[in-house]
Amino acid sequence: MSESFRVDLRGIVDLLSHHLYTSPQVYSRELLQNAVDAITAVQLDRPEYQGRISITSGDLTGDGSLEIRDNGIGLGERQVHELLATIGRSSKRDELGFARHEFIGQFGIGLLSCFMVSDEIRVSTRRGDEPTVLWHGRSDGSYAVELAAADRQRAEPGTTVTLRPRPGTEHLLTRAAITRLAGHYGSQLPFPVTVDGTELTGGTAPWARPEQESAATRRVRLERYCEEVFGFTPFDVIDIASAEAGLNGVAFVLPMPANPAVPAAHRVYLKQMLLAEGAERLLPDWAFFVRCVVDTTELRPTASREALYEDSLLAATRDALGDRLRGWLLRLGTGDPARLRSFLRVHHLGVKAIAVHDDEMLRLVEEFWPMETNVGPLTLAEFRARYGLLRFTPQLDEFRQLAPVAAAQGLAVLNAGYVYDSELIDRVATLDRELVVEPLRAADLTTHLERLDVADEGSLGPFLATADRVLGRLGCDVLVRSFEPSGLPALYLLDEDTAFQVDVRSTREQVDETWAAILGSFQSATDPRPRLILNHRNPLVRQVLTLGEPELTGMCLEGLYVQALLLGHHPLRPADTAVLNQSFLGLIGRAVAAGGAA
Ligand SMILES: Nc1ncnc2c1ncn2[C@@H]1O[C@H](COP(=O)(O)OP(=O)(O)OP(=O)(O)O)[C@@H](O)[C@H]1O
Repeated sequence: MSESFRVDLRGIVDLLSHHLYTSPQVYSRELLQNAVDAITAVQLDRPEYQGRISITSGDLTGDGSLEIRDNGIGLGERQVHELLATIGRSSKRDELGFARHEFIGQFGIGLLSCFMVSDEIRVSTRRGDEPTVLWHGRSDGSYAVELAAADRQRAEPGTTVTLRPRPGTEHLLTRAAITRLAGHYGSQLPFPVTVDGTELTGGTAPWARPEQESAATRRVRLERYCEEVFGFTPFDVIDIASAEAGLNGVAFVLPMPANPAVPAAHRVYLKQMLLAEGAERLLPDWAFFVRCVVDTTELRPTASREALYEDSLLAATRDALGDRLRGWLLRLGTGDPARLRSFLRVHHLGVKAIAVHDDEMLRLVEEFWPMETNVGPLTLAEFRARYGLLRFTPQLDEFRQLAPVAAAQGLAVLNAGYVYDSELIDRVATLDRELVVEPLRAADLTTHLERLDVADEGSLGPFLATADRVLGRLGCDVLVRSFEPSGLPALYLLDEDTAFQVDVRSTREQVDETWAAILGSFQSATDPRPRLILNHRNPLVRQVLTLGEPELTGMCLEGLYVQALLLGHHPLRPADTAVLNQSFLGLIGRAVAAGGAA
């Protein structure tokens, strides 16, 4: 024997109100959408048909109940039984059960949202010339249907839904509340919507382009809209469209940096009714520098209506809208480079993120984005034109360390330590095989530093012995070279590999045997050490080299070592801090003693 499921309506309404809808206020959206769909159903056969939705608020009805009346297609008696009383049954699907794109609704549950504010829903409806049908549904799951008596026959086809507020929800059905809610969801509808006789519709939609409106007036209108709705004055306003999604809209470019980690939320209208204020995934992830308002006829909402359904059409729309934004950027590059530069100052991260896999964007960045170099800000294109190659440091710390010395050697170097910069340089090189790309590492720089002549080198024996003893304890090698700027006494060179090995070594000393053994497998056999390069051209260093007194020489070396660490923004280990104190106090002691003696 087969039986039918029974449905506990209270349970379903509870489920919807707690898990699907964000607030009981959405009852107004669902009622408006049903009225809009009913009018659309008439317009499918009679496109010129003038729709109308009139709402009577709880203030005017006198008993607090709210009425929403439309002149849409209405329902006959049989349809009332079938559609209003069957949860999940909708007239808006085709024979195969697919949502028909003309309508907003599709799931057959929207009307139930009214049970969040009312224990009973009354519907009076008339289809064509059929008699008016009255339906009365209650939240306990019971309903009644009757044909209306002669004095309650509707004068024209259409539907009126009446809700009587449940105690505690009266405030959602007042004139003030329904004016705000119906205005929020329905103010852009293409036919009149009134509350207690006052029309809420009639303004120009943001995506509209009235023929008589000049470009300048439209721009002012859209800027004002953006200020009101999104809270900022846009850097630029871009029209966006996708024929496939029946989408028209406007993208507003943020005048301030946006957090790329926070998904951009857009205002989406579906057939001119507000669907969601925080719709995500409408644009590609990289387009975090715009906020959009769009109207679409083809994209589908999720059952909650607060988001767009992720399908192949949404994916294609995302690509199409992304192309529009790229086009805008490219046009800015050719038509208004100064403006593109000011855009990049704010949004370079977003654009660089695209450039990593988009050649045209890469060209824009190459040509217009000034990167940090040790000879002042230069674009990649300028750097290349001037020096014939791209020489860069991949790490910010390395750049800080090497930039001044490299500049004094006549070596220009780009700082590629910021997000995406190294990847962009790699890509430029992949696209142009002729281009020489040269990472500058700490170790490379020593080859650019001049060796001393044999006589000078020979006289340094005793000094180097002291230096090895003093700085060897700190795990650092000492070299003497001659380089510019002569004002720089010493340079501490630590490249990435050496830094890693130094880290592994010091961690091994602090952990137990098991971990020490694991870390040991990362340690290289050659045991590279950082180097302190003393500058033979520096007058003070020359004096230190010939001091001849090991204790004073040691203190000077320690002082120079710590100063070089600080200049290169290297962290000080406890041993370094101890050396700083020791040399500093020692040298003061020496100076004071010398002063006293004089
Ligand atoms: N104002 C109206 N005029 C005519 N028919 C209506 C009206 N309101 C509801 N209906 C009928 O009742 C059915 C159920 O409405 P309901 O709002 O529950 O679901 P839906 O609009 O079909 O889908 P969704 O759950 O996505 O909103 C509709 O498919 C429609 O046939």
